[in-house]
Amino acid sequence: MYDQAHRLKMLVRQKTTPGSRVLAITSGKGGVGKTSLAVNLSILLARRGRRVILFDADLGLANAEVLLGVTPACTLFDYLYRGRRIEELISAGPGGVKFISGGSGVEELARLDERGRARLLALLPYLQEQADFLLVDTGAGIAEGVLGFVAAAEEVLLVLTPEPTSLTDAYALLKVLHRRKIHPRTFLVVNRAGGAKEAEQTSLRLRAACRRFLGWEPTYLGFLPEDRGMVQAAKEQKPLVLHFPFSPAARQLEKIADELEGKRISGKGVERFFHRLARLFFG
Ligand SMILES: Nc1ncnc2c1ncn2[C@@H]1O[C@H](COP(=O)(O)OP(=O)(O)OP(=O)(O)O)[C@@H](O)[C@H]1O
Repeated sequence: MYDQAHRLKMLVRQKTTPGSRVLAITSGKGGVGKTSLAVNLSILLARRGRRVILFDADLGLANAEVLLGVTPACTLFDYLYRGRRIEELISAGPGGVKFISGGSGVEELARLDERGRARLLALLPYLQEQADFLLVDTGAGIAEGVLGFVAAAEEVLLVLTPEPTSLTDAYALLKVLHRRKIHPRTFLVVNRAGGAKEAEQTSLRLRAACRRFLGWEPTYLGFLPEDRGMVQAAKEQKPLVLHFPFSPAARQLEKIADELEGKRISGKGVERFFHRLARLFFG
């Protein structure tokens, strides 16, 4: 165990790409638009010249690859245990985005054997070299698999909708993180809002509850309006920002990408993400 941790430290010291950021995109409740945000944001960041890798760590359905319209040659599981190469693990998506399908490999992270750990660690230098942004599309809710990724990421985009159940579940997720003393930099994105006002009110409600009961609050980042283009684009397996770049939701996505780019952080995201994943998943 010590050897693994030591090797990891050495690896991360060898090379650190300045500016690498890891964002976990998560939600309290399922179906609120997490994957739609992850896919479209990836493309917008890539368009701005950022090297983006989108990692689908959602154990449920592999929605990100459907929305991106890519067919990965293999999943994280195949890479970890079936000897597939890094080049096979990383698929090329639209707009220059690179894509990693977690598949059942995500579940395996909690019980990796020596070989699996070594394979996971071997990914780190590649990601450090190749990614300015690693976007992790997590599952929804407070299952351990989800919390692990949220806890490991330096920044979190928490997606919610104005629906009361979504708000309650988002609060439940933040409460669990707070109890575990996990405080990543957390940004709120309100999806499927009737407009800016409704989105701000939704965010205010959640932030007020956090301030009052947790003594801490996330930052409001932006919103996406309810947009039929989103459903249409999904049906055609084309990301909204490529298919309907001037639609209302695509315009707001541009603003969210601007906001995110404006928020500079330490730039050790990938390195820290791996350190924390290693600690959380294998001690
Ligand atoms: N702003 C929007 N306007 C209209 N429809 C939307 C919007 N955002 C997402 N949708 C639709 O909502 C559905 C769920 O979106 P998505 O798959 O992104 O959610 P999710 O949170 O990733 O779901 P899961 O929890 O299953 O992973 C999709 O059909 C998507 O097209």
